[in-house]
Amino acid sequence: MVVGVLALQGSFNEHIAVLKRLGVKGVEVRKPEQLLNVSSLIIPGGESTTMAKLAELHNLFPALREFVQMGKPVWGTCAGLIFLANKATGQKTGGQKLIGGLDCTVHRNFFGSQIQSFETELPIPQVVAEEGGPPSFRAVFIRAPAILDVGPDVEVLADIPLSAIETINSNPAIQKEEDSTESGKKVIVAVKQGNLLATAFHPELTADTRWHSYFLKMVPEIEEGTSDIVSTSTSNLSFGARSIIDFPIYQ
Ligand SMILES: NC(=O)CC[C@H](N)C(=O)O
Repeated sequence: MVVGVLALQGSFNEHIAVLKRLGVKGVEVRKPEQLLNVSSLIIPGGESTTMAKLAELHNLFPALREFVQMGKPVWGTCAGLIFLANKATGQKTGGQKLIGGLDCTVHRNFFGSQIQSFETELPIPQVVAEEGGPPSFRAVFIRAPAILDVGPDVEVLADIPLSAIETINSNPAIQKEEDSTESGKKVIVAVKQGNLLATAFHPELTADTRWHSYFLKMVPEIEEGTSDIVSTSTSNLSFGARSIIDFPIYQ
């Protein structure tokens, strides 16, 4: 079995490259029938409105929803998180279609516009408990969403104190949202709910493969066949020579 990566738009190549480094085959998924050949799915970051329009065009929504409901492992990163959420706020006029399944409300552009993108050291205790490595993860937030509230079955894997964001990202919109976040002074940026994993940031753009290894452990076929997967947690490598501005501008 191979891992499918939704390849309509966004950073699907980067996800496939990380899977390859871990010895796992990632295949591009663009058509409903291709979901029959994969055991799990990664929905990359990009632009969720565009992704939704393309998914509609390719008649992917029924198959994607069925895939989620069948309990197959699905990981949404950034726009992929928005896609998986039951409810999204801050959408473009007319809204956008979501796959749903993840019991949460997500704010589409919580951290502001493209220029308010940032990197931060994010504590990830549950992932460290499974994967080892440094206590934090160099998380890349590109015009990122955040989770405003979660249902009872959702496990929070990472959050950020709003005070910390204010110092790295002086976006007045964040102050306004503070009152409406149930988590008080923190905002949620990574969650797990059964077969679903979601991160508001982009692990596929860093050298630290712990999130990919963590996800692969949710895929039974892969866990049985590749017990030798070793995550590399050289989080300082982050972008290497690249930086956020080298990546495409998402509208
Ligand atoms: N880097 C990203 O995936 C950005 C997602 C973007 N906020 C959206 O609405 O789709």
